[in-house]
Amino acid sequence: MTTPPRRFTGGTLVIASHNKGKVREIAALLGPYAASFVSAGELGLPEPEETGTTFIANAELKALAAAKAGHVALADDSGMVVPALNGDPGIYSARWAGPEKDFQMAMGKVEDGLKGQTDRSAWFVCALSLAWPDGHVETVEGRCPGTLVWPPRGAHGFGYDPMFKPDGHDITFGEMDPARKHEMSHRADAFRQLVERCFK
Ligand SMILES: O=c1nc[nH]c2c1ncn2[C@H]1C[C@H](O)[C@@H](COP(=O)(O)OP(=O)(O)OP(=O)(O)O)O1
Ligand SMILES: [Mg+2]
Repeated sequence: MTTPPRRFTGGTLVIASHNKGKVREIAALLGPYAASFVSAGELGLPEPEETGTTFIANAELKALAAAKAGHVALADDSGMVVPALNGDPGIYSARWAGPEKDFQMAMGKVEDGLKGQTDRSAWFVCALSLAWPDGHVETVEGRCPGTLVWPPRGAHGFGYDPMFKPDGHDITFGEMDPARKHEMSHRADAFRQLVERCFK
């Protein structure tokens, strides 16, 4: 017998992220399901060290750390996996941009690594974890496959979006209207699963 997933029954939801681009996307995706939310940054919650070795482990530790403040918390751990770089930057996607969060530089590092490689495929991963103050967690993982282009194109989105062209499309996430990114992104894929599990 498997236990059924725990559901979110209302109240304030904490978005356990310090990344403004992500908080904006999560708020848009979550709009219909949670009446009020507040970000970890707004609450002044500390940014836990991401010591996990998987997206799921890091999403869970961020959600559990935020839920200690007393509200259900939702964390997102995400990144871009590049097979030709042996899976990098992967869970280190934020760290590749350094303390200045310089994604021009991080994208340049990815492109340097691809020199002489023919495989320019990549995929984004998004692990979403919903944690309760009693330590219960529900976690899902979404994906979005694509190809890396150079030079980067477009000013929408955040992070590696300007160099990522999702499969089946001719424009990058950086060039794409946010509403369209939300129809096909790794974050949207994970959200669909989480909504099915915990918000219906
Ligand atoms: O849709 C995306 N479009 C472009 N780049 C993306 C996306 N999704 C994740 N990424 C890259 C950049 C981000 O900085 C990193 C996540 O790292 P990750 O540790 O999960 O987030 P973070 O440190 O920026 O904020 P926080 O941990 O407070 O939620 O992967
Ligand atoms: Mg982080």
